[in-house]
This record gives sequence, structure tokens and C-alpha cells, in this order.
Amino acid sequence: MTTPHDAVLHLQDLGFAYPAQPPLATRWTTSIGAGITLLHGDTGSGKSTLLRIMAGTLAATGRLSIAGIRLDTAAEAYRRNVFFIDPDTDAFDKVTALECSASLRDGDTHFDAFRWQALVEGFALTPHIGKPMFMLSTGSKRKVWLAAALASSRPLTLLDEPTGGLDAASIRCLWRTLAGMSRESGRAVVVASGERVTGIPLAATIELPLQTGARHAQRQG
Ligand SMILES: Nc1ncnc2c1ncn2[C@@H]1O[C@H](COP(=O)(O)OP(=O)(O)OP(=O)(O)O)[C@@H](O)[C@H]1O
Repeated sequence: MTTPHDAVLHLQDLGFAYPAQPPLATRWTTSIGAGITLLHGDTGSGKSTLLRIMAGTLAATGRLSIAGIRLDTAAEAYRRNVFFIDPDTDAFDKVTALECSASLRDGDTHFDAFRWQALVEGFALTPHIGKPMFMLSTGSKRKVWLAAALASSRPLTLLDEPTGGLDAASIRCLWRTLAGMSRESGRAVVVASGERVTGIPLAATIELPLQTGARHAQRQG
């Protein structure tokens, strides 16, 4: 089990509820270590909400830290350590896929340009890379974000339903890449999915809904 000491992301006493709704988390403490962690639950169980909280874009009670950097005291540094794109965003609609990719790697000094290129080819994105994002299909947009996410060197990458809208060949490319990344030290990837993930080694699985007051709720694999 990942301890706070070897955690990439540590959550301490996390609490969150939408107004007039039951809490999604109550004093939840857990550590997410290197490798692939599956955040698994049915529709509406809170996967996207928890990803936004982990990304530091949705406020919750409790304490979050990445590699020791706390969100409450060093928000900018914390967010620089996370790669997260809300799949519903229209923030990149006016730029081309290539410009979007450049903006997503901005400030990421160890961005892996070779892996990015391999992913662009593996996702068959090459014919679309010069098009404005608003012209791309849901699946192609997701591929642009995934290529940037998987080539990023940020310690924490958050992927929300990454297979949504992807063709079978791209899904195979995604899992192959994630399987390779599962062995990278100091790099944590959280995959939120309503489907179980088989065929790649998982460091841990977090099941939603969370147990009230759960401590280290995840189980291995
Ligand atoms: N802005 C909001 N205000 C109030 N309730 C919300 C808001 N966003 C989500 N919810 C509710 O919170 C719960 C969790 O939503 P969330 O989108 O996090 O779940 P999810 O597991 O990602 O679902 P899906 O698999 O459908 O994407 C749902 O009941 C949803 O209706």
C-alpha cells in the first residue's frame, strides 16, 4: 500500500459535497503512488468531480499535496505538477490541434516530444493536426489531449474516461502506452472509468462511492 512518504498525491481528510446533495467524500485520506490508479464507479458516482478536486480546480475541504507541495499554500506550484483537461472544455476550440498541443506542453521542460509524435501517429491524428479544434470530432479532440497528457512529464496525470469516442486501434495504442508508463517511477496516472480496466498492470483501484471516513480506500490491482 502506498504510504504518504512514497505518495505522488496525498489527500488528507478530504471532504466534498455539492449543495443540497449527499457528500461524495467525508474525511477521506489516501495516497496515490507511482503507476496507474483506476478510479472506478458507476455514472454519477463522482469520478469527474474527484478528478477536478485532485487537479486543484474544484475546492474541497482537507489537504492535498503532490510530492510534498500543498495546494492550500502553493496552489500554482501544485497545479504545475498536474496534467488535467476537462473533456467538456471548449477552451481550445479556436486554435489548431498543433497549437493546442504546444500550449499544453508549455512550461513542461521534460515533455517527451518523441512519445508525443509516436502517439500522434498511433492515434492517426496526423491528417487533423493542422485543423482548428472546433472542427475535430469528440474522439479526435480527446486524442489531442491524450497525446499531450501521455507525453507530459508532470508527476500527476488525470484522465477522465480516456477511451470515450476512441476507435479500437487508438484504444489499443492508449493501453499499450499506459502499460509502458506503469513502470515509470515518480509518475502517477489516475484513470477515471465506469468500465473495469484489464490487461494493464494497475498500482491500485479506488472504488466509488467512497466509504464514509475511508482511510486508504484503494486496493491493489
Ligand atoms: N456542478 C454540479 N452541481 C451539482 N451537482 C453536480 C454538479 N456536477 C455534478 N453533480 C452531481 O454530482 C454527482 C457526481 O457527478 P460526476 O460528474 O462527478 O460523476 P461521474 O462519476 O463522473 O459521472 P459520469 O460517469 O456520468 O461522468 C452526480 O450526481 C452529478 O449529478
